[in-house]
Amino acid sequence: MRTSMLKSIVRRSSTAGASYVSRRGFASGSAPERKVAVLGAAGGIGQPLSLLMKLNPLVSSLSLYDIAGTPGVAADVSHINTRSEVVGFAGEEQLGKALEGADIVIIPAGVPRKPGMTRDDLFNINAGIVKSLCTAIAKYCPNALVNMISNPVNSTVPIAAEVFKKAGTYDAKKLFGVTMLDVVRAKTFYAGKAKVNVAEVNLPVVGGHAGITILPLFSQATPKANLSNEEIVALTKRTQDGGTEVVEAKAGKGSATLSMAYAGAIFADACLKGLNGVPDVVECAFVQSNVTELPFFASKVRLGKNGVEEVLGLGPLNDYEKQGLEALKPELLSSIEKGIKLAKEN
Ligand SMILES: NC(=O)c1ccc[n+]([C@@H]2O[C@H](COP(=O)([O-])OP(=O)(O)OC[C@H]3O[C@@H](n4cnc5c(N)ncnc54)[C@H](O)[C@@H]3O)[C@@H](O)[C@H]2O)c1
Ligand SMILES: O=C(O)C[C@H](O)C(=O)O
Repeated sequence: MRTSMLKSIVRRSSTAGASYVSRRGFASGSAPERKVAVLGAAGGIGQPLSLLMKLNPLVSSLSLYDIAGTPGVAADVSHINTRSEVVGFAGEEQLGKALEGADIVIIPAGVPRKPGMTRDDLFNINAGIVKSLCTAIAKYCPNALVNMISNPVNSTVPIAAEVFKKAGTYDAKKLFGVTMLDVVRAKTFYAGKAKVNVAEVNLPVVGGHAGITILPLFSQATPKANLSNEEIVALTKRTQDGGTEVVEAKAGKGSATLSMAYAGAIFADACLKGLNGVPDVVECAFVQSNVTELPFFASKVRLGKNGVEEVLGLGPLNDYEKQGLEALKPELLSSIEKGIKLAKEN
């Protein structure tokens, strides 16, 4: 379904926005105006993500912000003959203009890991970046949906929530940690092992976005396959270590950028569909949650006109998944609390 979505974006975009009609449920030319802002748009994720958002016919205005380098990225992307108008903004003094009127803000701003680092090692620098960007979001587009990509997601989402609470703009329905790449990976790895068509694979990944806090629920995967316990354990571990696999392969040149851009574009597309009233849009994301005793948790979420329409439960877990769930809670809680503490202190 995901691959076909991207193909359909590309196919429709090739006719310059004229044929986005039937699958989206809008009469020709009547898709609502939607502004999407990408913060960190000149980076490794930001550039391909900006390209993919330019290909999305649901976007009418694409705002590309970074501390530097965005005029070039925006000029380049703007020549693509699709619906959206593209404007680049560089430097803090242009951040307000970049955000004004945004329906969705996607944040891939911040430093990536190098081999040997955990995502938590990025906390000190990325927490400050996320805090200042969220302060600006609260001021210039308080109603926007925020798609947080910057790591450590387990802490940056709680930081964002605290910043919005302080500003009096917090709406739990509008804040998402993007965990879509875990789902993308789990689907790919499962399809390879189960020898099923990857385009048909569906499964939830719950918890958080770091190491053992990433919990793929292969017992709920469809199409069903008869995999051994050893195979499921190996698939789980590979999904949990997927980011590290890329960091090591890139050998000091950063972390996942292309697959993340794909995952970020898929998730933003789901948010846009929800905003536009398309029914039954369900994806996994790290959100404020009552599904467990933890204040934030990734699970399936139904997206709608206001963002989160419903946080869905975990469904039936087998014993291995139940163990994984209990094992992840202390680490996830401590990352959440670390984010909240930092945001409250400063
Ligand atoms: N959620 C996920 O699944 C996931 C996946 C991959 C990477 N990430 C994270 O995404 C982040 C970005 O990764 P990348 O590979 O694109 O890094 P990158 O270094 O290539 O790009 C980051 C960009 O952010 C910009 N930036 C820095 N401070 C900024 C600020 N204050 N305002 C606006 N832009 C700012 C930089 O100028 C740069 O262009 C990292 O924290 C990484 O760990 C998350
Ligand atoms: O692993 C990283 O540091 C980047 C990202 O979180 C990923 O899962 O690829």
